[in-house]
Amino acid sequence: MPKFAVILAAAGQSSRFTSGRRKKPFVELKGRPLWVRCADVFSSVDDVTSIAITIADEDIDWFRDTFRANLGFMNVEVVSGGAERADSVQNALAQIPDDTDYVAVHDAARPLITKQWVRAVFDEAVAHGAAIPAVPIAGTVKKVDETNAIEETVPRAGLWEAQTPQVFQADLLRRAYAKRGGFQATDEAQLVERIGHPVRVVNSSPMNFKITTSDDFKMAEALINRLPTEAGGLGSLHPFSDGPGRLFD
Ligand SMILES: Nc1ccn([C@@H]2O[C@H](COP(=O)(O)OP(=O)(O)OP(=O)(O)O)[C@@H](O)[C@H]2O)c(=O)n1
Ligand SMILES: C[C@](O)(CO)[C@H](O)COP(=O)(O)O
Repeated sequence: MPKFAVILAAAGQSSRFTSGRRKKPFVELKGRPLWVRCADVFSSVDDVTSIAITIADEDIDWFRDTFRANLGFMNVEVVSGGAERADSVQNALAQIPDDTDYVAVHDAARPLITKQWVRAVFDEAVAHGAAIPAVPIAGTVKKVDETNAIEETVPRAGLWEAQTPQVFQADLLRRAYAKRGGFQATDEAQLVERIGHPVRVVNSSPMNFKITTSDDFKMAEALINRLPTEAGGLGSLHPFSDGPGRLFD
């Protein structure tokens, strides 16, 4: 069975998230912090053999103290974050176990990920070396200038929004990061694309959205609170199938 190392990215500043005093990975969604929800899902996947989480330097002591029990129970390593997301992931990548076959990078700010969705992306990565979940852009896309005037309507055909977990053969991701230089990629796939390796897209669900603003958090709360039980709710959805409607059948 291949060994998967998981990197949870949680070292951002949450500057676009304005509710409360905590940074978003540490905020509780129905009683459980976002990062714990993510780590729980990955630790329930059989072939996950290590989990690391990136934490901003100024939060590391507080994080270790506050979440000592969760870290110990799920055997999660804490890694110092960097200025940008790619810097954080690069730090964590340098510390994954040598015998890792695949690396999965997940935003701690995507708490609605499920075991089934993880499995679908893992399987695609094993088949093709590199895979990410993504959703086709559904709306009409406008390019807008700084005065809020529309410059053009961008054809949406072929445009997809990338999500996480993004999963790669470990050596492939190491090579991609080795060639990164100072380039600030906003996801791993971009770095792998840059070294010429194809990345497969798994048709995902809009429910695996990233909590960026406080409104996103309210949407996550609304979804979670509609579920009869969490174990039989989100977790029981077929991966990447019917979108949000399926939740309320
Ligand atoms: N230097 C950074 C920046 C981001 N992240 C993590 O990457 C994920 C996706 O990033 P984003 O949603 O942009 O988070 P922030 O950078 O915190 O958001 P903002 O830009 O609003 O400050 C988050 O879980 C965030 O904690 C990270 O580990 N290290
Ligand atoms: C990695 C990512 O979640 C893919 O959608 C995203 O690019 C990171 O978020 P950011 O807000 O662009 O930093």
